Amino acid sequence: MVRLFRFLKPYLGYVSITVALLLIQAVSELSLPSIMADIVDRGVRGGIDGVIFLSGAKMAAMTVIGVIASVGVGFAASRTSAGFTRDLRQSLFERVQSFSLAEFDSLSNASLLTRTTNDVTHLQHIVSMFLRMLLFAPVMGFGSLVMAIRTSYSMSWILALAVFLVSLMVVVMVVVAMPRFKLIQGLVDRLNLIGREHLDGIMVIRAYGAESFEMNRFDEANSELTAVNLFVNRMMSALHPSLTLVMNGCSLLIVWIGSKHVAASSLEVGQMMAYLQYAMHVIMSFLMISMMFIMIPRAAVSAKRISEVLAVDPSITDPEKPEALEASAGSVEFRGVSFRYEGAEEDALCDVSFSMSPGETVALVGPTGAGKSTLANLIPRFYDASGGSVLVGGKDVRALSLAELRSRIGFCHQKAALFSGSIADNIRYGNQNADEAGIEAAASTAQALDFISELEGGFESRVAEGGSNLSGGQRQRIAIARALARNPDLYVFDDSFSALDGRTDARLRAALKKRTKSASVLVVSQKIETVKHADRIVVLDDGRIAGSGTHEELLLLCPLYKQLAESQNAAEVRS
Ligand SMILES: Nc1ncnc2c1ncn2[C@@H]1O[C@H](COP(=O)(O)OP(=O)(O)OP(=O)(O)O)[C@@H](O)[C@H]1O
Repeated sequence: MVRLFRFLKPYLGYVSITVALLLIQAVSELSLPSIMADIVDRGVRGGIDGVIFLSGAKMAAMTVIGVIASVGVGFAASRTSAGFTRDLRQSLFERVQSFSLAEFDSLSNASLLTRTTNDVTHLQHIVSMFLRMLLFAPVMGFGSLVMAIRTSYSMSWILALAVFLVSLMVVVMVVVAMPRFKLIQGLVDRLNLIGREHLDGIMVIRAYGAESFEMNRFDEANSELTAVNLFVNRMMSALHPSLTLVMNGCSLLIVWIGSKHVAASSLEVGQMMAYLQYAMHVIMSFLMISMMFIMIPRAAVSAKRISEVLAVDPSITDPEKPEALEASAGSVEFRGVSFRYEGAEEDALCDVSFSMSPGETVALVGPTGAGKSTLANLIPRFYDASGGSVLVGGKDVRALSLAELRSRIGFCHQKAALFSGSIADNIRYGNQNADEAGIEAAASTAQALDFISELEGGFESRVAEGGSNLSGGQRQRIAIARALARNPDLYVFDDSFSALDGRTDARLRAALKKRTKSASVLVVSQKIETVKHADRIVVLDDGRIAGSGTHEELLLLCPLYKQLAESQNAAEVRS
């Protein structure tokens, strides 16, 4: 938690203003009961009108000062807490941006979202509350205690009794409710995870009629969270009437014992009234301090979850002295590359070696789970190889700056992720400097021009969140155009043609060949039809290279390739 204090640094000016205003507010509030005592004892009972007017004016002035200070505290504390959380969210976002896929694998996306939203908002409330209470409560508590003892020493035991009872309530609260506080955040994570999976997989859920299963799953997580929240809130709501009971009991005792003192002329009525108010301030301040102690562990849970994200050192970073790439750097070489996912028992890639030169189209084919996407992900350093090395433009990718390396690659993912915005925006994502002609040319090569021109808004047509208003094949073509708009030295198409029909696939490959003459192209696919025209085909099986050559050579020499080709032919014949 202490580590997050650095985010308060830029707001120390506002913190100082808050502290100064809090002190003014405390002093003004502390002065009111004794002024009131003066009005009652000397003004009303003593019949001196001047005291009533003068002290009344003093009281009014102190109240106005207190109110102004309190409003100022509100402004300064809100400014500090809002700025603190904005910076914190920004830092979290930047840190998450720098994560490699390995970090995303280890910290779940749902948890990352909760940490960036719920936990940060939770801290915002706490910072704002702390700023208002941290200084105010002790100053008010201590000041009221001194003033109360000065007013009547003999009634101090009533205060001691009240403080003891409030402490008892707080201890019970800490022991019973605290473990639940820690549970809540984890349960919110789970609820978010289920919520996200539900939205992402809504079609599958409907197709399989799994609505009631999902409803139960959500209901279970929701009920668990509700139960814990209810328990905590019940505890909190029990605290309020118990506290009122203690305060009323304390007031009753003060009036009862105080009136005896008044009767014995050892205390004035006004002093008794002032004592009553100071006693209430002491109890309230003590309660505020106790609540802060309750909130600290709660805040610590959120702060720890946020610090965990900020403390993650991205495993993939720029080298200290990055090497520069040649102007054209399309060659790729895998030298004895092995890769194992964190926590996996077996290598996903084992001793993989092959290379491709500028102008060459290499296809990577293999059964599902063979390691094709894993291999493709090593080129832009989404993951780093566990053994061996990957070279781009003759340089080890780990010796290059990530920005430079990735700027040379047009990477098209298996899942064509689109962003909300226009079609042109999505294509321009690959190259911010691309002009209209460049975007149109990329769309034309990607065989997207036909369907885009049929849309009412053309390139300015809106793409819904995740591209949900487009078909799978249309999404893939826009994603391909995005990679093409970049005009890179090296293209990686990771199963990017899977949703295209045979005719479009063939036209796209022909157009690609023309456009990517000097670039190297890696096409990952399971479809023999997509890969068979490549200059070279590398067959991957269970993370190892099972064969390499042209379509014709592999049909003769690689049993796995032959098997894949025959099974797909048979499937085509059947259909
Ligand atoms: N993030 C991950 N964490 C752990 N294991 C993974 C992860 N991603 C993939 N794997 C495992 O690595 C192996 C290779 O997966 P990969 O996705 O590279 O296969 P693929 O050949 O691309 O398959 P497909 O053609 O079905 O997409 C599989 O056994 C898979 O279970």
